[in-house]
Amino acid sequence: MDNPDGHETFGNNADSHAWLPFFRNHFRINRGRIALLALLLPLDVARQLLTPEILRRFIDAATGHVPQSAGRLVAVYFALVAAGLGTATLLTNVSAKLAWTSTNALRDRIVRNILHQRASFFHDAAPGELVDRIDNDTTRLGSIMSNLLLDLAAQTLLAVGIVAALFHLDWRFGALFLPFAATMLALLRRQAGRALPHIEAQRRTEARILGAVDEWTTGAEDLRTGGAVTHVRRALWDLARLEYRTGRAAAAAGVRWPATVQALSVVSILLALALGIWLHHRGSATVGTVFAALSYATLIRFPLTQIASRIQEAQAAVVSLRRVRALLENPPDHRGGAELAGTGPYDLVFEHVTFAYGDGPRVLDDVSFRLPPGKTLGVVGRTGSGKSTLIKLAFHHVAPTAGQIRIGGQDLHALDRRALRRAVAYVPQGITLFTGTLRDNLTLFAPGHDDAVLVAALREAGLGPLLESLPDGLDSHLDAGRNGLSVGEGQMLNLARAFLTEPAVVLLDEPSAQIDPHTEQTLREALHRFARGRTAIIVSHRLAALHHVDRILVLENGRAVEYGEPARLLADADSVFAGLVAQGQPPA
Ligand SMILES: Nc1ncnc2c1ncn2[C@@H]1O[C@H](COP(=O)(O)OP(=O)(O)OP(=O)(O)O)[C@@H](O)[C@H]1O
Repeated sequence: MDNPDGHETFGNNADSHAWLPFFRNHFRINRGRIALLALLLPLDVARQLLTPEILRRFIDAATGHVPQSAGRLVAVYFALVAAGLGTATLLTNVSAKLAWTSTNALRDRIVRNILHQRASFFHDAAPGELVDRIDNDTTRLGSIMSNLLLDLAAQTLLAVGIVAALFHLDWRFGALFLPFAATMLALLRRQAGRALPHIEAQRRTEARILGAVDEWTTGAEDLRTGGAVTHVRRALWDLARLEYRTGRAAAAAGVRWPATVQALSVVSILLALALGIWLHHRGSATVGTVFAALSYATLIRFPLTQIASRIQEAQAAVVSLRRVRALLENPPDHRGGAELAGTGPYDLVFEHVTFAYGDGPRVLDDVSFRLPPGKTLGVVGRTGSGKSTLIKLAFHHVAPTAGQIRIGGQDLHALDRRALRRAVAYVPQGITLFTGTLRDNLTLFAPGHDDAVLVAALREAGLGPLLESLPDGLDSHLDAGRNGLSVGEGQMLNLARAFLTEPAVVLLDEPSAQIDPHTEQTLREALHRFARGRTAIIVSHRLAALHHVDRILVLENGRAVEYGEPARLLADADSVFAGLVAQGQPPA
């Protein structure tokens, strides 16, 4: 469908095709309910078309124009009203169930796809946008799929039926209304798509508000203590104003068509009345016929406005469709790649690895080293020198901009992601707690772990005292929010998660930064035991944490300035590492 703004509309080819997979899936999972709707809707259309005809016969019987039993007609009329109530209830229930099923099926697909995205995907997605897509967009699509096609078909049938009934009453009524309906449809084609850019702008603003509210509630305490409440309120007002402006533009663009239909409909009713009176005076139409013609003239507005609003909903849903489609088409993290050969230990090779976040500056610049199998590498360097990024690259959390990373001789990028996750354990600086028990948070909801093994992992990670203090032990409930664990306990739980797995490669990012010196000492021994026989990288500002490492990598502004055995680096008094040790610890 052409559109003056050059935007795609519900009717154009690109988006029509885009709808197909959604509708196919919708029809597949809702076959029975759709068949029921396909049966009920034409019955309801027939009922609506019959009602003015019954009233016509009743009036003509009552005014003596046609000899017929008025009592029987009244009975038929009430039967139609009752049938109308029954079908309306059934239609509402079936449609609601359809929308619910389709929305949830779509939501499930999106959540599955999102959970398999690369980390860079989450960096790129605007805050709030994902929530908006999972929640609002799927609801819109589910609702549109549940009633769009059938309702459009039913309303078109009703509009055609009304024009046919008018022809049946008197060809002159039909001749009057046919151009009216045609004009309406022509206007409908012109208007479709006009509201689309405004609706898109409105959705973007809504997503921004969701993102901002999420950010503010998460950082409420910092904002309050930092005295930023006024700033937040001002920002909220700015966003609210923007939402009002975009919403108003979308509403204004969307209201034009129904308003035009209403206005034309009033004109057509007046014309039908004038034609009816004229025909009656000439003796060509009974009072009942004039009444029926007026009823149909009033009724035709309903299917036309319904068609208009359905098309408008479809337009709004085109925006949702594009966003959901973009999400579903975003390829998931690499699957089906090569399996990791053997069981390890593996060597880990960085070969001329360069990395930048998006269009930003280089965070790692031409970094090369080979960590032999079963050895532990300690990474040191100033804040912001790229240590955590190096760990993320080794986990394939982010991919190198240039260069290659190999594990056991295999390109990390070509490996099946699940195989990689099984072989490599990554312990990040912070922990994400999920609403659930301590057991859930330790096993990440994986069933089948023996309690004794879980308790041993917690004890090994230094969480024995915490476990003993919790009334329900492993079944104690932890909150995803701030009532979970202390930052240090979170770090220890992170380690316990890693201890539970049997990875060939271990990547530890500041594993003990938030832990008191006494506990850290115990933990260091546990980490040493854990890393034995595995290939490991430990990032730490504390030299003590790097006591047992076999190799040291010194990063400066993203460049590997030193790499080698600690003893060899220390032997060179001019080495950066020797300087750090002389200072007591790597610079923070
Ligand atoms: N998600 C990100 N998006 C954009 N830039 C980032 C991102 N994460 C880190 N950076 C930038 O990359 C650079 C290196 O960060 P990285 O976290 O790797 O340093 P680091 O050496 O581990 O620092 P620290 O010692 O503070 O943990 C920093 O300048 C940082 O601003």
